Amino acid sequence: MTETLVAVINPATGEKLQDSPVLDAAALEAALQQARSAYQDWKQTSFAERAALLKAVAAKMREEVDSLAPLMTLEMGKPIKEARGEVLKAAWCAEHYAEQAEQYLQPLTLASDASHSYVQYLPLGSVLGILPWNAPFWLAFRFCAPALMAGNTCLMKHDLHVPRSAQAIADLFVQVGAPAGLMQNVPMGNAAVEAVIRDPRVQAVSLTGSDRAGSAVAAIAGAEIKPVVLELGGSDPCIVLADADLDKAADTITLSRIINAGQSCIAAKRIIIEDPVYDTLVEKLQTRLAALKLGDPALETTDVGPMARDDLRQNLHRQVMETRQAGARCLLGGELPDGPGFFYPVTLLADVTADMTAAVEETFGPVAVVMRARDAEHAVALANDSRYGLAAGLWTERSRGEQLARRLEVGQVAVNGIVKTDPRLPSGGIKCSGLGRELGPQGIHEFVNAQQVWLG
Ligand SMILES: NC(=O)c1ccc[n+]([C@@H]2O[C@H](COP(=O)([O-])OP(=O)(O)OC[C@H]3O[C@@H](n4cnc5c(N)ncnc54)[C@H](O)[C@@H]3O)[C@@H](O)[C@H]2O)c1
Ligand SMILES: O=CCCC(=O)O
Repeated sequence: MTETLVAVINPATGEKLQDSPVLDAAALEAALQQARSAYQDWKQTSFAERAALLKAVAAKMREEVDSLAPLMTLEMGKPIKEARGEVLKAAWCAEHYAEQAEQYLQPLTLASDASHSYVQYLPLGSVLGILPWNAPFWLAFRFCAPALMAGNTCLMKHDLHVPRSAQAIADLFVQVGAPAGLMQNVPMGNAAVEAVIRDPRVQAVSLTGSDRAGSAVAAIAGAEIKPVVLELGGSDPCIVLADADLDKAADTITLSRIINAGQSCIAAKRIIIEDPVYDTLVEKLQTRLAALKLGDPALETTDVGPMARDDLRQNLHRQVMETRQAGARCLLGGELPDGPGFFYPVTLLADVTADMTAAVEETFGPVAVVMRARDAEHAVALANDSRYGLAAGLWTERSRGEQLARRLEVGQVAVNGIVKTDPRLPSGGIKCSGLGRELGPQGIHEFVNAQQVWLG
């Protein structure tokens, strides 16, 4: 296999850490074979046996959090306090599915002309998980924990910019004595992915990443008639109406927008404020955003680290410049800093309109984009005026929030709180934000054969 190696760069310093390794053809073939062989035994294990393994992995993660978290800080610049939280959340996901999978996959009795008819949920085989760099541990576990508990085996093609995190995830399974081939790290370039999806030993695909990658991968999976789950990008609206608690909204929106230096799929990316409270809330946001500490992600005091790569930073800056040129007001940041690393200042763009770049495209960085809505109707129209449909925030009186949620074209809505992911609740998008769901009971139902049984 001919591959161009990806250079892994410490985003806080710009220094090269290593070239990212990829499997050669023989190693990839061995991994596919091992995943298939492991499946023959794993599919016959009980829920209790699977749960014991997942719990052991979770315990190991909790024990090793201080050595695992810095891997993300080094490879993609996640502030250390967030990185630790991510490892613990990944452990929670493993524990959640260990405890709930049996109940989530209980056979379902359905009345018919049979003496007894029901649906049972059987594993499919080996599932390929294609993952991005922005939450290396969490996204890996929300893919693999339900798939493994359902009796599948996993092949993890992680982003090549986070090779140490990816290997550490696979090593956790080896360290707790998982069967060989159960959960494997299969580093490969994008060009090699097609053959793996088409391989008869792979039964399903899950991709978290951009809509461009999702479309390419889904086309191949579709051609092979293999199920696919797509967790893609978003330009999430956060609507704040005049009756909202503005201080609480400002605190929450600030946190939502700057987590992981703004590189989160479900960050509040378009902040849509009703006219009567527009100026007040913009001022509150400006005060909070200006107080954030940008700097070395290895320090406990850092709120916002660098962006993961320079090309991502340059693209964000293009979006900011185009939006300013189109008439938005830049109230904070907006200038590319000198110096080492891929830092981008916390930026606040006000008076953004629906046709401007920062409203049309996903902004994946610490840039808060504020839009003015005449009233609630206009706010809903602005929120839905996007090719994306991942999640949304709503700040207003609770029952009004529930009514408005039904009109938002997204897969998840938080009323008077932060949009977040939680192992207990399904997440996923509509429109260009994806297909299917991860997490909660819905997540584990994506990679099973819902087999109907009819008894005479
Ligand atoms: N919806 C969610 O839950 C969620 C979670 C995290 C990130 N994301 C999205 O991911 C994006 C950020 O990640 P990115 O830009 O690095 O994503 P990306 O699409 O470039 O890469 C994601 C993964 O897909 C692989 N990939 C890319 N093109 C491919 C192709 N043609 N064939 C096979 N594999 C391919 C990459 O190597 C990587 O492993 C953002 O849009 C973000 O919103 C979504
Ligand atoms: O980027 C998306 C991942 C964020 C999350 O699941 O919390």
